[in-house]
Amino acid sequence: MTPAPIAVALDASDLETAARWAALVTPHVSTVKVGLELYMRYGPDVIASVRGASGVRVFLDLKLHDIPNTVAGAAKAVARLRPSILTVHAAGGPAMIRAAVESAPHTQIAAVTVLTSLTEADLERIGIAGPADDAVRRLAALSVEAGATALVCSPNEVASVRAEVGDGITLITPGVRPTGADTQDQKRVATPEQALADGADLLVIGRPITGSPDPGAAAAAIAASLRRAS
Ligand SMILES: O=c1ccn([C@@H]2O[C@H](COP(=O)(O)O)[C@@H](O)[C@H]2O)c(=O)[nH]1
Repeated sequence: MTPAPIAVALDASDLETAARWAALVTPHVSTVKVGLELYMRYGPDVIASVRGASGVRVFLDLKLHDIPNTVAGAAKAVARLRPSILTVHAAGGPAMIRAAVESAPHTQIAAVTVLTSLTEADLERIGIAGPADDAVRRLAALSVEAGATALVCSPNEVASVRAEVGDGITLITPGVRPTGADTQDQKRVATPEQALADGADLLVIGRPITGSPDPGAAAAAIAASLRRAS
């Protein structure tokens, strides 16, 4: 069976747990995601540990955000680990995004538009007035112009981002919660089925899977529900 288009966020505080989760979910999902917590604690070794023998795709979610020269150096440094996807913040601007794209030619650069944990009230407080959708579309367009071939947005904006950037760009949505699941710190959320129906290519799902007593079964259940819905 083809693995579901899900990246499981391995946000564990220790490497053994992350590697165990990765082994349990990889029969069911296409990708595992390494974020700041694991990478800051264990550095580059974490990639090989979670990739394991299965060779699953690894998404390195470092959300780089600095001046272009610094991001170029960081992207080049991690490119040798051959992650499938590396994130940068779209708000770093076009020159920074282009620097990442040019420094990691074998890795897909995904630009994070507006974090899924932010509400429109939060955005207003940081000086971004108006609907989240407008800011997300603006950042999406500039990121693609700068060479990003993937974008991160919430499932609430994925349909309008798809309309803005067309079919050739990979749309990745965190902020995904099965019906009835706790939304925790996520603010702009939708179900896996809705996110996929609205045009997402890859769903990032962490705690609804890793917080389950059986992460493998939780991943398999979401994958089965996506297959039924499609
Ligand atoms: O806008 C964003 C960008 C990245 N993330 C990351 O996705 C996962 C979500 O985990 P859950 O447990 O499913 O909430 C996490 O690693 C974030 O760092 C995001 O949530 N929103």
